[in-house]
Amino acid sequence: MSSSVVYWANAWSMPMTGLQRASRLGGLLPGCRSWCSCSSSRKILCASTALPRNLGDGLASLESNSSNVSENSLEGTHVNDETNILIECKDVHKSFGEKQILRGLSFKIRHGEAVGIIGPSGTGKSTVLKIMAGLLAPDRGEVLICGRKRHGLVDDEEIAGLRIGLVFQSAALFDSLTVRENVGFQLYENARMPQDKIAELVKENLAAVGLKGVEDRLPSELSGGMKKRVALARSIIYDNTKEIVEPEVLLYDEPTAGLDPIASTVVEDLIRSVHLKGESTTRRLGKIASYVVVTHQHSTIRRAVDRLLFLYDGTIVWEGMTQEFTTSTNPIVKQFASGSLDGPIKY
Ligand SMILES: Nc1ncnc2c1ncn2[C@@H]1O[C@H](COP(=O)(O)OP(=O)(O)OP(=O)(O)O)[C@@H](O)[C@H]1O
Repeated sequence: MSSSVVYWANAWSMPMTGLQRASRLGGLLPGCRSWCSCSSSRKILCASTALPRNLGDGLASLESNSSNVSENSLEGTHVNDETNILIECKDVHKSFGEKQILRGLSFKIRHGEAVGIIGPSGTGKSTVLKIMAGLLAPDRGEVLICGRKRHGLVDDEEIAGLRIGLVFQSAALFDSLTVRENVGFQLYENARMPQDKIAELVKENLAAVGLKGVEDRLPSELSGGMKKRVALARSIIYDNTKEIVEPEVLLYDEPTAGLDPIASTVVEDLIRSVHLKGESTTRRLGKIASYVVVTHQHSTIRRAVDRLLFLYDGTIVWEGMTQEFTTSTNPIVKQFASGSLDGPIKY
C-alpha cells in the first residue's frame, strides 16, 4: 500500500464517478472526499523538522522562484530555501477549449508559508488551486509534491506523506447530514475512534470556529457564514489519536467571500490559528504546515497571509510580502490595489 494521502476538503463539484472511486480507495470525506490509499503505519515523508520561518522577520535573501516574473516584480524579502518546498508548480500551462488560462506559471510553496494568490476575476486562481490539489492536470509543465513529480491526479500513489486539502468557496455540506456528521465525517468513516470521542472532537473544532450548540442542526438551518465555518471545522479536524499524521497544506478558495467584516475576521484568525507557525510538524501532529488562500478581500490579505502571488494573464506577474502590496510601484499591482479603471488591466 502506498503511504500517500491526498485529501480534498469540501469539494462540491466532484462527479459521482470520482466519489465512487474515492470510496473504493477507502477514504471518502464528506462533501469533501479523502483519498486514503494509505496504510495505518503512515510516515511523515516530507515533513521538515526545521521550524517554519517567520517570513516577516527580515530574511534578506532575494530569490526569483518564478521564471516568468518580470524583472522588477520581485519585491522585498524572499526565502532562498530549496530544502523546504512542499509544492512547486513549474511552467504550468492550462487551457479550457480555446481559452488559454495559465501560460507558464511557476511558483513554490514552502513549509511554514502563508501565501495568498490574488489577481483579477477569471485569471485562473481557482484553477491553480485545483491543479495544486490534483483535481486538474496541467496541459504542460509539472507539479512537484515534496520534490516528486505528480504523474496522475489526486490518487497518485507516488505522492507520499503530504496531505493537500482544498476548501472550496461553497461550503458544500451534505444537506441530509447534521453538522456533527458533516464535521466528523472523515473520522466516522476512517478513524478507529469511539463515537463519543469523535463527537467531542467535533465540538472542539466547532468551538474553534466560533460555533457552539449547532451539532444537531442540519445545514439548511444555518446561515451562509455559519456553513462556511462548519466547512472550515471539517477541513481542520483530524484523528489526534494517531502517532504520526502527515503534514498538510490547506488551499482555501475565497474563504471570506460573502461574509460580513466580523465573520471575516473570525475566519481569517482561524486560518492563522490552525497554521503550524513556529512549531514542528513532528511535534504537533496533523496541523497545517502551510496554506494558500485565494482571495479578493483586503482584510484577508492583511490578516491571513504573509506572501502574495499576483496572477495575471496566465502568469505570476508580481510577488512580494503582504506589506509591500500597497506600496508597490508595479503598474498592475498599483491599479489592482487602488481599484482604478486606468492601467494595464483591462476589463
Ligand atoms: N472546468 C472548466 N471548464 C471550462 N472553463 C473553465 C473551467 N474552469 C474554469 N474555467 C474558466 O477558466 C477561467 C479561470 O477560472 P477561475 O475560476 O480559475 O478564475 P478565478 O481567477 O478563480 O476567478 P474569480 O476570481 O472570478 O473566482 C474562467 O474564464 C473560467 O470560466
